[in-house]
Amino acid sequence: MSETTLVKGASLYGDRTADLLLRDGVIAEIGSISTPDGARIVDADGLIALPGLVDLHTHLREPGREDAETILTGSRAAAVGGYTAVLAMANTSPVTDTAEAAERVHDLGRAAGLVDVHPVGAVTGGLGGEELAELGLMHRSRARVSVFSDDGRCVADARVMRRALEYVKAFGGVVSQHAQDPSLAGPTSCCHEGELSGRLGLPGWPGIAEEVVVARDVMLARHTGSRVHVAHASTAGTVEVLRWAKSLGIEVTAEVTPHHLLLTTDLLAGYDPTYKVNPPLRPQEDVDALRAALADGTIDAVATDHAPHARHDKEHAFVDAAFGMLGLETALPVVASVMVSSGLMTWAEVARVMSSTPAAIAGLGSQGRPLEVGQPANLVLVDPAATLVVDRERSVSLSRNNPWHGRTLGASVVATFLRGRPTVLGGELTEP
Ligand SMILES: NC(=O)N[C@@H](CC(=O)O)C(=O)O
Repeated sequence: MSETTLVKGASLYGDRTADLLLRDGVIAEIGSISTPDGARIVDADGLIALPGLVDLHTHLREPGREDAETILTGSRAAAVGGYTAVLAMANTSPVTDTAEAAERVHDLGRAAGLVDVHPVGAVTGGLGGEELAELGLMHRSRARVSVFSDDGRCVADARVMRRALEYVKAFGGVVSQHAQDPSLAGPTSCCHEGELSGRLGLPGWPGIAEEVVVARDVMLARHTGSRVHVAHASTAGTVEVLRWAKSLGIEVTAEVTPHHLLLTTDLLAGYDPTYKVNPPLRPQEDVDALRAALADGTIDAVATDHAPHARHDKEHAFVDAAFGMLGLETALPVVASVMVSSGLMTWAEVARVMSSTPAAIAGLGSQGRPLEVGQPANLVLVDPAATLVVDRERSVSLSRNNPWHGRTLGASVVATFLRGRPTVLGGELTEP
């Protein structure tokens, strides 16, 4: 059934104001438009229209940990956050390391129908770090996997990383690396290594453990002529390596999470496991470098690393609690607060780092498209003047490990459209 919606008076990218007619899944008209018969009207006075957001880094937990999140509940969280596509990480149980596993995630995403769910394929079988997974078969499957990652673990072996880069080059894929040298930051390392980790008695996770892997990987990307993507960049040193590699024309892209743009390591002083995340929260100097790098394009994208965890995995002594925090529902408000309100970025630049560039990195042809006539009607309406006090109990995610609980953030997502169909209106899901 064809749906027609007239979005009245939206400010496109925070700039000129126009009506948008969404029909048959595309933006059919932009301008001053009189209401067609039977059309739904969405009053967008004072709202900003951006292309639907694209998240390069989401953990949806299905299959295996449906007590923390499912593809359906994670899709709901994504839609509420203004997303129209997410990349679902491979560290599920079983791991997404075969064509069948990738197709299952893809099909469950389709069935949920709220965002496009694109499975990320594992680089190595079982995330074991040794044997390459079925990269080509996953790419040729119905799921069309183009992004590969062992996220949660680093592809630490340089030979394996080299082979993976060579392999994905053949079909234009990309390897997204969780950069953590295991000999410098092991599985128990859980706090930025520095004065605070010493005082708290927590095992340190030094920035250099990330930087040495990023430096190695950009050299491997140069050597192979292939594409590497740096997941959740967290240090000023990583920014320096990226800047240098890009100046040489090496094919490297990078993402930063909303939490690494705003939260700092001193939050760990209370041992609250909500703030335990991998890579760890860093000092203010790193946060400042990440903000500047996002603003100047050295870091290409914002990705949530939405990492839901059940209470019984998170509510433990700090060293024993699971790594990860929720991100999908709050990413845009955080970026608005940190980058837009401060004057570091315009809304058009937010669209670049949260929609068009991530879509391009992942090779998603129909997402992240500009708001133009004939383009797929994937878009989000944002109220830039809203302030929102985050309440973890109001989340549509199954989990509650929300580091923003009680904080006031600027801007809120009012509506999300996936191929012209509203998934969110008035800030609420259209389907319960
Ligand atoms: N980013 C996180 O803190 N957690 C991730 C994986 C990881 O440990 O990187 C998760 O899957 O929970």
